[in-house]
Amino acid sequence: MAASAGQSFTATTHQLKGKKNGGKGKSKSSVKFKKVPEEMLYGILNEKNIRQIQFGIDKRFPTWYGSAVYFDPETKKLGCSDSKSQDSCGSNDQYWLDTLFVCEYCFKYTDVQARLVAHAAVCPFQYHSPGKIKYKSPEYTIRRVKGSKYQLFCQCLCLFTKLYLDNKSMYFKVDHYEFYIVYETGSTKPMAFFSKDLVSYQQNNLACILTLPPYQRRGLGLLLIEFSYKLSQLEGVISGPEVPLSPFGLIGYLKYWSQILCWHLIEGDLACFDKVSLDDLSIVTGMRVSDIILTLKHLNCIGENNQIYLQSLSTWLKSHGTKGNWFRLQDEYLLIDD
Ligand SMILES: CC(=O)SCCNC(=O)CCNC(=O)[C@H](O)C(C)(C)COP(=O)(O)OP(=O)(O)OC[C@H]1O[C@@H](n2cnc3c(N)ncnc32)[C@H](O)[C@@H]1OP(=O)(O)O
Repeated sequence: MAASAGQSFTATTHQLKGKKNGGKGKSKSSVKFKKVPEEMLYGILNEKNIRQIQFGIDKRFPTWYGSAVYFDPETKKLGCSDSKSQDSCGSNDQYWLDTLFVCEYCFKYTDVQARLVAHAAVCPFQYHSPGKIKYKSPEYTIRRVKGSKYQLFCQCLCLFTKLYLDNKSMYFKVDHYEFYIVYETGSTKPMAFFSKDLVSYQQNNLACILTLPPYQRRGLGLLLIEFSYKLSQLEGVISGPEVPLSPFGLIGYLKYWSQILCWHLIEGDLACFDKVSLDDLSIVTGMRVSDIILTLKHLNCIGENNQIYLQSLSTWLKSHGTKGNWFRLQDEYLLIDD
């Protein structure tokens, strides 16, 4: 936490690790914790328990899902809260907290508006974003932030993500992940990110993706998905996202996969072939064969014996035209040297 922002601004890394067992599974730690239901350890709740987020000084938006991980499981008070500060919600109220105040630079949080205001004046990440630049176009910059180096930042980002994603478990062991975060070039406000396992036995190129609510529907999800495939193709692996996908994740991926397949089959390197196999497609796109089949079925472009109907693809393209903007990433702005 920012030392000058006051001890109670947010949970520390140590508190988060202790409370959350340092990650997944059962702890063999000698530290004793009160017994809490397992689902609480992963933040799983069936209903929303925080009504809204105040994000930075001037943005407010509702949460989508509940999460227990911000709270002490017994008192339902924010983990970092002193007992007097939290808005008391009536006992009949579903909300444990009305408004969570979150720093839009570093994702530290509090239940007291004045503390957010005080923190906003000194948050170091408003001057210097964490991590190393991996892509920089005049429009967008993507930075790689290692979980092992920026533990608290990444943990706070994961906590925040849980409020907008209910089908993934929360993991506090961020050391084994790296986070790719997109900013407007010249700005230090994170807009969207994806996490990636350092070692993925399923060869996933993306573990979890989130576009922060104020920045959704601007193409940032597709930009990051394209970037995740760029990384795995440079590693020389056929890859894809960790499953299951959320409903919005599936819509986004189907859009990206449809465009990429259309480009390769209609405009790109496979356009001159009469017959194309699923393996050919997998090699040129870096996509898994299972994702290719799912997409071609979605486009109604695949028949028995996995025959691909190019005519149907052209029809899909006419109605969902990309207006020539096939790709969002521009290779000349990539800075991937390690
Ligand atoms: C492996 C996984 O992590 S799965 C989990 C995915 N993450 C989540 O569900 C977290 C909450 N959701 C999100 O953060 C976002 O909705 C994301 C990341 C899925 C998409 O991010 P965005 O930046 O909004 O996506 P983007 O602007 O690139 O839109 C891509 C396409 O997805 C579809 N889409 C995205 N949001 C919506 C929506 N609210 N309603 C309908 N279609 C949508 C559209 O087809 C859109 O293209 P269009 O705007 O040209 O029509």
